[in-house]
Amino acid sequence: MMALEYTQVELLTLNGPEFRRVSTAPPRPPTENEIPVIDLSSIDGTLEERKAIASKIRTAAENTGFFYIENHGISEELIQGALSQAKAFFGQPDELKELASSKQSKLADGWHGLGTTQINKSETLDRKETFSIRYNPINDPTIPDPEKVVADGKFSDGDNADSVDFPWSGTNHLPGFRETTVEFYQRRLTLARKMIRIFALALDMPEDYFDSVTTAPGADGLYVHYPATPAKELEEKDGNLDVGIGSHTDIQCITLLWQDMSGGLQVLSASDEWLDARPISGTLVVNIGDFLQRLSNNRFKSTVHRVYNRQPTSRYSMPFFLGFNADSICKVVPSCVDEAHPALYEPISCGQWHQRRLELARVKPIST
Ligand SMILES: O=C(O)CCC(=O)C(=O)O
Ligand SMILES: [Fe+2]
Repeated sequence: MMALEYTQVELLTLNGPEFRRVSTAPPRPPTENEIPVIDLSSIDGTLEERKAIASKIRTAAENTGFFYIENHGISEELIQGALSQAKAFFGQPDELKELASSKQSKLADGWHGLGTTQINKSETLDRKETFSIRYNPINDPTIPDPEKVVADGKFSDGDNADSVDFPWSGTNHLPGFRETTVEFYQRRLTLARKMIRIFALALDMPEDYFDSVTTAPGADGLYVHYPATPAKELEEKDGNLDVGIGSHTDIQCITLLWQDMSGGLQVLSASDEWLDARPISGTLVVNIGDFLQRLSNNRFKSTVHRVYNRQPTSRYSMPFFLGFNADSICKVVPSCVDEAHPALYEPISCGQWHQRRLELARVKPIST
């Protein structure tokens, strides 16, 4: 076997910028244990059944920090409906996408056009466009009277709030866009809350351990479009294609990702090699973000990943990021601390953490 060669990638991690050794070999398929497929069909069954799922998730979380879930309960019909809406949105001329532009959002929701992000400053601009919505109690199926919560001002970002019509006023010419986008968001919020209960079990805590910090969580639902790479460009640029999304870790707790069959998602293994997190139909990819790694005292891994779209056709993905309530102060989970493993991190709220991480990305650009 040929010896592997390595390069250095500069990354924004939990602890700030950091160099990481990365193999230059093309991504290889993962072994079954590196990115396992975990069956959720008994997630609504007995506690024992959930503990069995938690045990598999614990192993995956301590290893690569990435796994697939099957029988997750979100219907293929809804997923395909959401995908059609994503395609309809991105298929519009820019003037129409501008109507829902993040430039009009105080919270950076809505549309971010091509060439507006660079998640890793030591790589290229990200070759993607996105549409995103965040948590709003109006869309939370667990809140009995959401209109009232909003009217009472019990949930408000104060001066920072967007109008309740944003971004929908800019998409209402797309039939069914809001309804399907919100329904898909709701189903993923429900699934993500079930998953975080499994994560509590995986951390040897009671399953309701995180319930009080997920009542109004930071939770973002995205549509992502990675434009096609024409065959000619692939040939000309070959190894030097722009990234779809550069090497990064996710910021919050858990990510649920639907990806189409294009391929292109790569995950950095514990041995510093890129793994091809190939699409498996009927599954979602789940990975752990920095905040959960922090709360688990580094037991669960927030893993570096990136995307290249090398296809002559568009690639679409639909990630959902779950964090915790913005203001709830969270400390390292007690089961992850003992004399040999003192808490590595101070208590912090997920909102503060998210803010700090974004500021780090903005004010401390990584040198090229
Ligand atoms: O599009 C994908 O497959 C992954 C996207 C991703 O990693 C992200 O948005 O954080
Ligand atoms: Fe990501």
